Amino acid sequence: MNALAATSRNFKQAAKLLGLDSKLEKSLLIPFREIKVECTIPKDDGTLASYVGFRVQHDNARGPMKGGIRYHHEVDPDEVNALAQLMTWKTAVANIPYGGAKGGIGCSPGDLSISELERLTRVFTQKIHDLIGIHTDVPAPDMGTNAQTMAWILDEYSKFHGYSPAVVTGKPVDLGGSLGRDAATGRGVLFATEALLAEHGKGIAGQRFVIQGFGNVGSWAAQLITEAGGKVIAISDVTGAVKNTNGIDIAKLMKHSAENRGIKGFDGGDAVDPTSLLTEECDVLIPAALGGVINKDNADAIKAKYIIEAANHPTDPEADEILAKKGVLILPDILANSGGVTVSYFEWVQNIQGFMWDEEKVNRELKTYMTRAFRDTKEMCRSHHCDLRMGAFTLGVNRVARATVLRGWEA
Ligand SMILES: NC(=O)C1=CN([C@@H]2O[C@H](COP(=O)(O)OP(=O)(O)OC[C@H]3O[C@@H](n4cnc5c(N)ncnc54)[C@H](O)[C@@H]3O)[C@@H](O)[C@H]2O)C=CC1
Ligand SMILES: O=C(O)CCC(=O)C(=O)O
Repeated sequence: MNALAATSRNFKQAAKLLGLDSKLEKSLLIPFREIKVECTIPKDDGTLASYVGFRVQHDNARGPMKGGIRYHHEVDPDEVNALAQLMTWKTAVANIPYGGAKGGIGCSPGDLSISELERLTRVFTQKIHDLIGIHTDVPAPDMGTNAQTMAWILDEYSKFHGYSPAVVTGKPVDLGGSLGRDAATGRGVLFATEALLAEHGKGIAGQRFVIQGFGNVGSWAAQLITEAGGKVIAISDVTGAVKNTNGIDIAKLMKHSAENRGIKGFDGGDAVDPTSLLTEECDVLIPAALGGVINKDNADAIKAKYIIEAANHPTDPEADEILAKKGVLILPDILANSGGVTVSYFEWVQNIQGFMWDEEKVNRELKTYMTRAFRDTKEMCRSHHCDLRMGAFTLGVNRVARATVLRGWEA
């Protein structure tokens, strides 16, 4: 199912459970602003190349819009729209004072040189600089982008508006980035998983994990889960997949991946078919790459007892229904991966205050926010007799609806 159709379907189900007025429901669904720009850059060989960039600003009832920028060849307006909407509900679930936005450029970052990526990022920033800002819309990294991308945006934006570190988060620590932001999404995944397993009398130690994706989120999740005593038995990325039922040596895999631009060729386990990774025998499955990967075609074959959605919208609504019948518990994206945007909020607060926190404080506050978001979600599950996805959606949508009504925007 198309990402926008899937996200909107979940939203409408939550709006129904909350009994939202139909006019309010419609206004919450329609994005505040959709931006589409053409970015033309000279390539290193002197030829010109054009890319299409998007920024969808979904909602700002609770504060400045917030969300990552993705560089990927499959970026399209509907997907960016869905991801922006998810950010609105996610920041509300985390109870941080933001709305939601997302951006992307349709490109294959692995095929561009560093200087081409820099030129593309700077041209994109020139096209959108007057529509983003510290109190309007604050970008961050997502798939295919990183702290360096944020540094280029910060520098280009600052040429127009004066030095403005708080205009982006997830930037290098040397430019005012927060300690702990790099690991934050993976660390939040660990905290959320701990909270879910604890409800069933279990801990991370002794559980078998399978992870799809070994980028920022997947690699940090793998490292932190291993440190906590979990056994990561299979991992994939875009280059391949590896399995070792005794537990993969994550530090060794990190080194291999950095030196070889991916997992392929790693000798610390058996190479397996990446397409069968999601259906491997395990306790906890963590999709940490693309959207829509768990769908009606593979849901029935999934053997995990728990799915922790580190990626955004990895599970289609049809798969949700199949997995619910099988008794698989799903911790939804807008809760499970909210650690990234939560530490982005801490970074923004530090920049505005001009006062840096130590890493221990960042991680401690992150745990408090993740635990509270889990507890609030469970409370909504109890009062609306629903699963964790609807618990998180009703929590987020209700907070945004209340802010919308209080601001007098519902008419
Ligand atoms: N970076 C962040 O702070 C946050 C990221 N997310 C979500 O987490 C997911 C991953 O994001 P990042 O780790 O930041 O991206 P990244 O660009 O650092 O890493 C992406 C990983 O996915 C792998 N991948 C791509 N296509 C694949 C395929 N077909 N099969 C298996 N692996 C594949 C890549 O090889 C890479 O290892 C995305 O859905 C993103 O929206 C969610 C919240 C915050
Ligand atoms: O850190 C942020 O502001 C946003 C991260 C993001 O794009 C996401 O949570 O999906």
